[in-house]
Amino acid sequence: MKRRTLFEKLWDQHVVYKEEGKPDLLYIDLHLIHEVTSPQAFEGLRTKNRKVRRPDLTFATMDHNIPTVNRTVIKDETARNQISALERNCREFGVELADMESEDQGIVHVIGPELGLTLPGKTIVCGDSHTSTHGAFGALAFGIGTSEVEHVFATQTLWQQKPKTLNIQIDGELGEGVTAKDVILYIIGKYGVRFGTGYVIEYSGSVIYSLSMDERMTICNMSIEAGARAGLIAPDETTFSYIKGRKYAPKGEAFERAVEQWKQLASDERAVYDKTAVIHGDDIGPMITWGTNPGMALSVDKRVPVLDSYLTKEEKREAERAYFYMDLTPGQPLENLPVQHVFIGSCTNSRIHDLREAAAFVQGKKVASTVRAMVVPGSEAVKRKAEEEGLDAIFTAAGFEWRHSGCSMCLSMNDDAVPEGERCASTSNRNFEGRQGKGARTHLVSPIMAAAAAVYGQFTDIRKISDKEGDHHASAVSSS
Ligand SMILES: CC(C)[C@H](C(=O)O)[C@@H](O)C(=O)O
Ligand code: SF4
Repeated sequence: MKRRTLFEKLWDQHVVYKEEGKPDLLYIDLHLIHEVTSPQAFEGLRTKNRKVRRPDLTFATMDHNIPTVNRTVIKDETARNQISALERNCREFGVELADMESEDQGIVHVIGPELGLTLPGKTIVCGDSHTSTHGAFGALAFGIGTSEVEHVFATQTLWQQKPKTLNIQIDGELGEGVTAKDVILYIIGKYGVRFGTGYVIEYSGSVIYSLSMDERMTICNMSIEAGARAGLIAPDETTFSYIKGRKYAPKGEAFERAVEQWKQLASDERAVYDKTAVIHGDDIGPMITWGTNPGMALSVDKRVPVLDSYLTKEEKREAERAYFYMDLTPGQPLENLPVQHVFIGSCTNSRIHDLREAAAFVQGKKVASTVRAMVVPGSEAVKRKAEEEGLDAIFTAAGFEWRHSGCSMCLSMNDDAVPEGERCASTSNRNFEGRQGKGARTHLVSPIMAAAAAVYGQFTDIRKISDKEGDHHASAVSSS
């Protein structure tokens, strides 16, 4: 029998209709929805007098627009309308909703895994580009547009052109202070934001398999920023033990049976990918983006690149625009660049592992007087867990704001924004112009790098701090 990759197995298991020269029709096992991309889709159903075909395979949360301080005051009218539309639509169409009062509420890509809705072998879609996050479980998960949301509502299926396969193998180990966020920023920095276009990326190699689920999700989350349709990691014991006992996960014997099936999903030995890349863990440093797309990323000890290193005309133009927007000069060091805002949050880096890493660094230190820093947990469950562990106390004692969960300053659809011209160290996934507010300057970093920026008021190479402060930092990180 033909040797197949993880992706090919997932695809084959879900094709329900196939015709030469046309996209395939895929069955969808889980449809996640949020307030921003669902209203028109529901409206479409209503006009056509159709139902949600499988409300039991559909799950809703509110995350993008909602306040992270006082949940009851929503100043923005669009936000208010989208939130009340979601409540109305879920009631009318019988879809379960984690609303702002729910203990299950959180960013859609954080709660899916947390609730055990995200499972290996599933096809998962959501009207949201970072649906790629769920691929960390060996699920085929990708973002869809609003008209596709309506199609999935009505039919529980989706037309899809079969993507190609790309294996990125990360060998060796990661150095001290280097995290999953740095791995994915390194990949996008090295290969660019179009490298994955038309592909589903499978991440493999010793670095990947040594990571926790929280860290694997960080990597798959940003697959879309490399241009890919989805990201995947083969499920293993780490995956199975994460899932065991979660609210909607199979229980008892059903769980054991499921694990046996999930074990079959890994790519067959010597299965062939359309494209491959190999990188080494020790080549990766603590990363920071200097420009206005996630590919404009470098190790923090490097300097803003000079134009000569840019090949195409278009890239030159993009870089020039980025220098201007970011107020940086080619050749300028990234270390010691002052920041005024620090945001620890978003579906990339707001899970318990991220908060533990940041808190371990922050413990006993203070946020610089020139910085406004906030932690926005990815879900109410992450928030409760962090509070149980005393992380909130560490953050607030240092001068961080401690918020309710939501997308928040990742894209500033609520009240949390970076003022024009100011710089933010952000653990999110996009540094586009205006992303965190009009004229705001975003630098993407890992949670520990963000924590260090908060304390020092400037970007700092975390490896040098560990040297200065002895073993304190290294031991705090490895214990989490
Ligand atoms: C609002 C939503 C459609 C959007 C996305 O698709 O990713 C958002 O989540 C983002 O991160 O930019
Ligand atoms: S946290 Fe940011 S990237 Fe993630 S879904 Fe929300 S807005 Fe999109």
